[in-house]
Amino acid sequence: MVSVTGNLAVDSLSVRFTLPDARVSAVSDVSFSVSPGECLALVGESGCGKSVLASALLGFLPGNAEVAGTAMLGSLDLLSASDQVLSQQVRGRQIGLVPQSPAAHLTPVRTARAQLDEALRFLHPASERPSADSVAARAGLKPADLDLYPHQLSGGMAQRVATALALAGDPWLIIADEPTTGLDRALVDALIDELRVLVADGRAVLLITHDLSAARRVADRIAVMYAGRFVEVGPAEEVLDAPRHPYTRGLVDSLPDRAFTPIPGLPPVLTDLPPGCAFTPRCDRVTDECADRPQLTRVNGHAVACHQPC
Ligand SMILES: Nc1ncnc2c1ncn2[C@@H]1O[C@H](COP(=O)(O)OP(=O)(O)OP(=O)(O)O)[C@@H](O)[C@H]1O
Ligand code: NI
Repeated sequence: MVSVTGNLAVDSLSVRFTLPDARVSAVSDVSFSVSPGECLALVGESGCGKSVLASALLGFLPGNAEVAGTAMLGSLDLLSASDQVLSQQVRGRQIGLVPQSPAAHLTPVRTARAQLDEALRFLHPASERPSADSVAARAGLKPADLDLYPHQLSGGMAQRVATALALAGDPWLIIADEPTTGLDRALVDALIDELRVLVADGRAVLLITHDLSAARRVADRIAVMYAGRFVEVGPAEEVLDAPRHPYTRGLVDSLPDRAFTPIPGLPPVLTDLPPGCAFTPRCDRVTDECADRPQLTRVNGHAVACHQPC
């Protein structure tokens, strides 16, 4: 087991972007916590705010973003912490990020080993520094793999190098943003096993994914996000086997091994959200009540924001 001390408690997190002619409500009033030894999966269609949420926690938002709420890592609020504190105390050391499109985050002219060595030098004093090979092994890489340049890495290998970089500082929380995208089935299986080992070791994983079957295989809990809000949160099996929000039911029914019926319509534009439930235009259970936004209401650890839950 790794020695972990963390706990992340996010309360009422909202992120807005100001554009010259509009405001984008990318994340609205999101609350959750993650503890060592558990995996929380964040699922939802493209553009619902998953990556923005991850960026907010690590202070990676652009200058036109406005953030509200708190994200407490112990006694430190990540949302108000300075870039210096985030860089010296949080990024890589407490929270490791495996970014969406990892290949784009690797420096093209340097080998994977050079990049991992640099991260290890930054994150550990010489006397306590693990070897690059040992960190790479935890991400499923062989020593020879580290001697490749980014353009020589397949999608799966780039994913593993990004995972090794995220693990370099021995963080207790790993945020993996769409890690299964573009991987074939065998690589997805291997990645899932690696994520499970991280959780079994006592780390926490925040898994951001479109892939409900991957979420089912690793996550303890699932949070379903729609138009920047959490609409359902609960134990993974309950959320997937007995979804209560019509949107979650739609996601489950669109899986190839289920009804294979896509949800009609498209997600809303986040500049122009209705005051009531944002899923109304795509929902088959709408009533007059839906003009008022439903609160996320918890019953026995399973929360849903819907006036007419399934
Ligand atoms: N810098 C920015 N300025 C304005 N809008 C932004 C900015 N960054 C992201 N957005 C918008 O915020 C919304 C959420 O984006 P985000 O990348 O979090 O989606 P996502 O759920 O991660 O989607 P995907 O599954 O495609 O990765 C989108 O509508 C996106 O266009
Ligand atoms: Ni994303």
